[in-house]
Amino acid sequence: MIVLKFGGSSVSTPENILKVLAVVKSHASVNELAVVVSAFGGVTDSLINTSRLAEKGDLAYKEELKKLEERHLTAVKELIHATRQSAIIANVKFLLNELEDILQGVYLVKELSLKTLDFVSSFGERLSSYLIAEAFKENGVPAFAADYRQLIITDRTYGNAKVKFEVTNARVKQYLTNTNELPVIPGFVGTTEHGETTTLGRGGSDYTAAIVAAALDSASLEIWTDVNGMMTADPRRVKNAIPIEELSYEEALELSYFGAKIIYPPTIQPALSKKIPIRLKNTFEPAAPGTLITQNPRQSEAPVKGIASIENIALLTISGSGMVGASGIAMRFFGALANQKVNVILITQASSEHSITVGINQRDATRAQLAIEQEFQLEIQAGIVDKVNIQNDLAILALVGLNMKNTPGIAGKLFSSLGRNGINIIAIAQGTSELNISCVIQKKDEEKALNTIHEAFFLSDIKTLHLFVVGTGTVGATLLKQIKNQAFNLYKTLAIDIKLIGLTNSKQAVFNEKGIPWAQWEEIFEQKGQESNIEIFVERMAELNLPNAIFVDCTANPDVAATYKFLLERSISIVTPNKIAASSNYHTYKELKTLAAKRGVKYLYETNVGAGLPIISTLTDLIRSGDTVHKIEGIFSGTMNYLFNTVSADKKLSTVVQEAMDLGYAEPDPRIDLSGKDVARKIMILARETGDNLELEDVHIKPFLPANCLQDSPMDQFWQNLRSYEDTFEGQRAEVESQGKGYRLVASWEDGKARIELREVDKSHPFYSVSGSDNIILFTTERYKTQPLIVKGSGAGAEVTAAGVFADIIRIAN
Ligand SMILES: NC(=O)C1=CN([C@@H]2O[C@H](COP(=O)(O)OP(=O)(O)OC[C@H]3O[C@@H](n4cnc5c(N)ncnc54)[C@H](O)[C@@H]3O)[C@@H](O)[C@H]2O)C=CC1
Ligand SMILES: N[C@@H](CC=O)C(=O)O
Repeated sequence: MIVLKFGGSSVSTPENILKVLAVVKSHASVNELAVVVSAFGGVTDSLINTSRLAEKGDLAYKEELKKLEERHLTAVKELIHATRQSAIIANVKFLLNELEDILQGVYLVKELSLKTLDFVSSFGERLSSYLIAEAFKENGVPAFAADYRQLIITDRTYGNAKVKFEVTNARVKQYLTNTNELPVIPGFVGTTEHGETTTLGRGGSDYTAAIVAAALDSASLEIWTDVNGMMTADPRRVKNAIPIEELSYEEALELSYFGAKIIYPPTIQPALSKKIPIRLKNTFEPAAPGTLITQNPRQSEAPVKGIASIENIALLTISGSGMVGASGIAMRFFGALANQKVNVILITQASSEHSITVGINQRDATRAQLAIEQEFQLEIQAGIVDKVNIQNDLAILALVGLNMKNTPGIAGKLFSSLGRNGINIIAIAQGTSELNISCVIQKKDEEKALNTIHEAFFLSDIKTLHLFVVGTGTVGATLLKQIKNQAFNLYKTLAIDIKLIGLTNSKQAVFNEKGIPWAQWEEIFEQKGQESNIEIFVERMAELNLPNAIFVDCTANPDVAATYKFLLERSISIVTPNKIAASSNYHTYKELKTLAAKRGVKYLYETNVGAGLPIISTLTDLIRSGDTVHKIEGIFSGTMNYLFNTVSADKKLSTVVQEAMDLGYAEPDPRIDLSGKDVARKIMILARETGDNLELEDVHIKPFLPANCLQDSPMDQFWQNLRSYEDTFEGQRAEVESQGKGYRLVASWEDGKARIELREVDKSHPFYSVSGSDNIILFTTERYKTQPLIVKGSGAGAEVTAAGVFADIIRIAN
């Protein structure tokens, strides 16, 4: 015998019922089957709501009843041939009239006992089993709707009745053996020995199926739902969740207990007692293998089989010196909870015995607190036990897998992956069986934690990065274009999945938690962008609370740079070409770096110096490997180098500055380049990387333009002033050129002093040949004493800068 159970989603529409029929028919011998069904999807909830309306004296209950009637009668019309309809409709109406009478009674007395609610709820399965049996008959499968009163016998705990197994097993055997027709059994419903209707708790249809399977010593129990088996995590919250092929009963029990809703936890026990294999299958994808639950599952390499979570948890702690060494404390503590029927989900106790902490459902917290404080009243009065401490709004995460036993490093990996994503662990519990490691976290972090852990344990080969890009100008737009072109290759070759979650500029922002498609980011930004500012953007980003989140600042804006601290505090990595933060006061620079290290995230700004050239990384590699830096010197400005390489008698200063802007070399405000401030920032950042606590004022700058070209004035005024000066400049430049020399803006740092000056270099000088917008940086160190280490190449421009930002992003994934 094989018992098949179909849940509410599998029988929610006539079309789905025909799929159920196909599954039944796909079995070798229909005679060897028993089918257990739930109510049509949503009907149990609807029955409960209807009862509550009637209880409140709200006549709207009649409307609800009408809808239920229509739904079932429609099913008759769609599933049954016209010739048989009237008899079946009469039977359905008979049942519905009985239901109406009861609800009328509830409405009149305005009272709804648990007993009545159980009776009302039973109609969902009674109706569905009847109609499904008739649909089977209609399609050539001899079937009958089993009478629930002949099957599962329970006590009188209405709403969650306890099964009396001895009598139930005997009845099930007697009623279901020696029948030539396929029994269609209403799940969830039971009856007392006195014939009162009870229910087995929500999800109880699975339980019914397991009880029937165990009573009949079935060869297997198949639970048919709308998902491809037990998943590695809840697929609604972890979209990369995958089905688990095989599980042991214990693993399945742990996962279902900790929230994997595909199977009702009590279902496992009857199957386990008779070693009946349970298959979890998908009615809508019957060919998918699903999950097999057995005594000795084929074990995969992975130590962790699945991750589950329970939300709305409260932690309740009792502590005090009076607990140390005192016997019977735990017994009294748990006894008080048991008396109040408070279910304890997790327990941890300090080895000093100074405190006991339990995780319980938040709705039980106050009741539990009162019960415990009453139990320990005398100790609390004497001051040797503290009042109960309650922490609300928590969630429990559980990692489950038999192979975790004796596999070192599981807890370490769990804690470090949560820590890196800024998720604080409030309590931990691990049984000696090592089947389950549980930890308590804030409820707001639950989804992020599930995704983080899932990635760490199941998708270690695929790393998902969640990008929040600020700035869609020269660098930002080029970066987005580069990622768009490379995203697929990165996924294929490096298993890095880069998702663009948020995008903003100075005017508008757009978000998509699932990822803004790379191919359409421009249209989406244009069409769906909403007015925003950096504060709103950053708040929303923090609210989303995604793992592996990276903030990419492609602006030159101080307000954006001012958000870094907030972001790092929330364990969000930062990648930026914006030099403002790293070149602001030394305290801020140091604070951000320390904060990033403390939070285990990255603050990367390689492009702050030399755009895409590996300057900062080269310097830090030298230092980390024990070298001592004596001097840094070079050409650090692409704009200025381009300018000195391009200005001529025919191409004046203002024309070339405009060109440098158009080519994407210059800062959004070109005076930052022309004044030497941009170079000052760069040399200072490098000096700081060596450990020097230089401030911007300490950098000696000798400007080459008159003050009126550099002052803070409207741009029109700037251009006018520049044009008035350009002939003078051209005269000086031509003079230098006539001596076989050229201008270069050189920055240097040595002995703790940084300076920026315009130098005239002749053709023999290595700086003379630095062409176009290139940069050259020379590091003179203890190891590179006679011949400095030189980095040279394109030092400005959208493509190279964006590539450098992109490389920093990938560095985070690695
Ligand atoms: N162009 C280059 O060769 C290099 C540039 N950089 C740096 O890259 C950064 C970006 O430069 P570009 O792309 O040339 O600038 P850009 O002026 O072309 O673009 C700046 C973007 O930032 C946005 N923005 C400004 N304020 C904002 C705010 N408060 N909130 C949100 N968005 C805001 C603007 O709307 C614009 O989309 C600058 O910090 C620059 O120093 C660094 C290395 C090389
Ligand atoms: N404006 C800068 C760009 C890079 O930082 C430059 O010209 O070098």
